[in-house]
Amino acid sequence: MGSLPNPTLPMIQFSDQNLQPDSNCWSSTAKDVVRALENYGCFVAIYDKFSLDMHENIFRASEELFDLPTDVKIQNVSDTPSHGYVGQEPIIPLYEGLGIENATTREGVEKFTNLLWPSGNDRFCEIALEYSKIVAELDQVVMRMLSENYGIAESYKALFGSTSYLLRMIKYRTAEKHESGMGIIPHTDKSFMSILHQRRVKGLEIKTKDDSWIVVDPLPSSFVVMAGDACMAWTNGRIEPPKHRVIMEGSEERYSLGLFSFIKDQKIQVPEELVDDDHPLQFKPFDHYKFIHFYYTDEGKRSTCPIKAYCGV
Ligand SMILES: O=C(O)CCC(=O)C(=O)O
Ligand SMILES: [Fe+2]
Repeated sequence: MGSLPNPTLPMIQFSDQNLQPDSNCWSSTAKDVVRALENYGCFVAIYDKFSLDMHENIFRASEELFDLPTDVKIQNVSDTPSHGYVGQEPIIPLYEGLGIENATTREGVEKFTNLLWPSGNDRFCEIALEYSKIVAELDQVVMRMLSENYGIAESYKALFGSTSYLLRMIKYRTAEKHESGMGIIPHTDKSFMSILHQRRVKGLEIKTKDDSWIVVDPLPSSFVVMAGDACMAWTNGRIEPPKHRVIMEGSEERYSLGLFSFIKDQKIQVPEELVDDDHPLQFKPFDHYKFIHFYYTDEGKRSTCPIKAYCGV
């Protein structure tokens, strides 16, 4: 008996052709995006605009960052839980992450760079800013495709002006003999959308609706575009964020990156176009950052679906 092939995620290419909003390609790609998000909560984007040079530069910059002493890295604190330095956590001992808030703005990246390298590091600053901007463009294309397809482009336009991006650089050390290889425990993201990118060492796994885990292969031009909890509320439950985890195997440490979108200074509410007799309202308007704070309370951590617990109708 032959074994079944390993399941894979839908793969969608983003090239010069389908990035033109009025082209036929744009609308067929948009349909693929919506279908993938509805079925899997995520997909693999092959992003032609992202070069191998950028891939190598950003991961070299990340290595340089993690090579700094821990007492320097822990200075990266944030008012928002998990947006600053996270490391040496007993339940995820292999994991270390550093968040750069407002990563698509020069002020955001400069503030982070100057904190970590008081005598400056222009190269890091330029590379992190370039990376965040180019990956944020992919997020904006996906969001535009999604919102046009659902007939809620106006609602997205209103949110777009309030979107802020967090770039998180992540390193997983290898597991010692007595440790499990759990790099990050199964979770859904608290973001609106997340775009994940990995170097060489695989480890990211995504749970499907039929409860199997898909391993995502690392490729220099591929990104996982994934819905977060806030997107589920905005789409009135049409798109569900997928559970995902990282399993560390082998003898090589793993570097990955996440660009996460969040909505600031404006409540997220379900557009009225997505509410009707067949789709009754499921979520009340909510503040995205207050939701993140809620998630880190005992009640938030205990709940099986934090966004429903926070603002479900
Ligand atoms: O390291 C990865 O590939 C995934 C990281 C992740 O899931 C997260 O930061 O929320
Ligand atoms: Fe995640």
